[in-house]
Amino acid sequence: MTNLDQFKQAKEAAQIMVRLKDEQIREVLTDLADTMEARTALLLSANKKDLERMDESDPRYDRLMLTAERVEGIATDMRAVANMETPLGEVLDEREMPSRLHLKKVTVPIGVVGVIYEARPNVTFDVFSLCFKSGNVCVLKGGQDAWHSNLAGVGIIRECLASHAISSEVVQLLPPDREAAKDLMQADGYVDMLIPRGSQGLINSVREESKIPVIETGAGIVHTYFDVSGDLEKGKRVVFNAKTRRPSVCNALDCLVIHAERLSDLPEMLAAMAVKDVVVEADEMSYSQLKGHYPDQLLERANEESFGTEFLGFRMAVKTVKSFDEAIAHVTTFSSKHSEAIIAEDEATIARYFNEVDAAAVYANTSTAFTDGAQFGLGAEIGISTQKLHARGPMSLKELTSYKWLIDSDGVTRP
Ligand SMILES: NC(=O)C1=CN([C@@H]2O[C@H](COP(=O)(O)OP(=O)(O)OC[C@H]3O[C@@H](n4cnc5c(N)ncnc54)[C@H](OP(=O)(O)O)[C@@H]3O)[C@@H](O)[C@H]2O)C=CC1
Ligand SMILES: N[C@@H](CCC(=O)OP(=O)(O)O)C(=O)O
Repeated sequence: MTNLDQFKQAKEAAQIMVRLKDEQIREVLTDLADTMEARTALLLSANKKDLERMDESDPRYDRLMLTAERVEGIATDMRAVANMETPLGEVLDEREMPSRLHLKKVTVPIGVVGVIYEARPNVTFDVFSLCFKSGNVCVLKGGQDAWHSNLAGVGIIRECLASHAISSEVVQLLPPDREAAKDLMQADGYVDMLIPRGSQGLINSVREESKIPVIETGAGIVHTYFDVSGDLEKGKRVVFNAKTRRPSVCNALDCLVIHAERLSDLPEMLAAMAVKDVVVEADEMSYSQLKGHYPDQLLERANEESFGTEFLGFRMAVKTVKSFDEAIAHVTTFSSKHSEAIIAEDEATIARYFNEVDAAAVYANTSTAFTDGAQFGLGAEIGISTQKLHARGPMSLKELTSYKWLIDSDGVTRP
């Protein structure tokens, strides 16, 4: 079967999706959550084949890894999506016109949603469950590094669909190669929206080549600013979590921005980082403060590459600023508009940061690791948009819908 054949199947399958009732969708997703947990061994076995092909030192290794706990987490998110209120059929507007037209604006599925995504097995299930719940067909093009995991995952999904007498054509898995990605970008007339999840290279390629409307999910170049009014204990907890919880994900901390008047607190704030062998690329003022107080082998002088870089592993930059305004200027210059945080006790300062920092998620005294659909109570996420039109930040069911106008009358004609 060619990629085009799959696109044609997907378009035809959209008609199946619009006829499904939410009760049926809930049953399928709940059953799928149970089934994937029952098939944990199969999923882990497939994932092991992928892991064996990636060096453990690769910063993307942890992201590729499935564990029984993570399978359980995926199933939990799937049940949450299953039990959410349907995003379809919501009346956004209703009006009676002088012309005696009765109009209703109601939410409907996008139709066929294509996703090009990173080597992260949970995404296969998250994308399917969100698309299925919102009445969309999904066309998946996952990372080649996760091929065995994705193949096993889609196999389980299709097995579950068949047991509910639903065509497996509502989920399409493309070959894990760049040709499939390129074909997907050209599948206008078959695929209604394309969501690329990945590096700037992917985003640029899709932006330049896609004939399909795109929602851009960009890399995360993430800052946390420790203000002169910051609480050190909160700063220690938040900065450590944002950097080390899962350093390869897009919401992980890349650069700590610290007010010069609080530099004396820097060694204590970063002490726990040394335990995780976090390499610090420090600017001149912070380097002088850390020298002798942070392991030499983990301390480097920042260079022009240090700021505006997304560090996928246990590495971060430190920038010293002499004022709040300088902090805002630095974050504004280097942010990828994904997630930004401030550690401060002064309410007015926090309010200014919330107002002046332009990002999808802006935090006060909180770890940026929370930029996640499930953490935001959205069930799961199909990606984190770093653009502003249609969708921004963690995207879930609402962002997978469009709307149509329904108009009726008693035979009214236009004069
Ligand atoms: N905001 C968000 O929701 C997300 C952000 N990210 C960010 O992206 C960073 C990089 O992740 P990474 O896994 O390296 O992403 P990559 O961009 O390397 O890979 C993501 C997917 O895109 C494909 N791809 C990459 N470049 C191209 C291209 N030029 N043309 C066509 N397809 C392409 C890959 O295929 P192949 O497997 O063949 O390389 C893969 O399927 C992450 O660290 C994270 O910061 C990642 C995911 C989600
Ligand atoms: N919301 C996700 C991060 C988004 C995402 O998938 O990005 P990435 O892990 O870089 O592929 C999480 O909190 O793990």
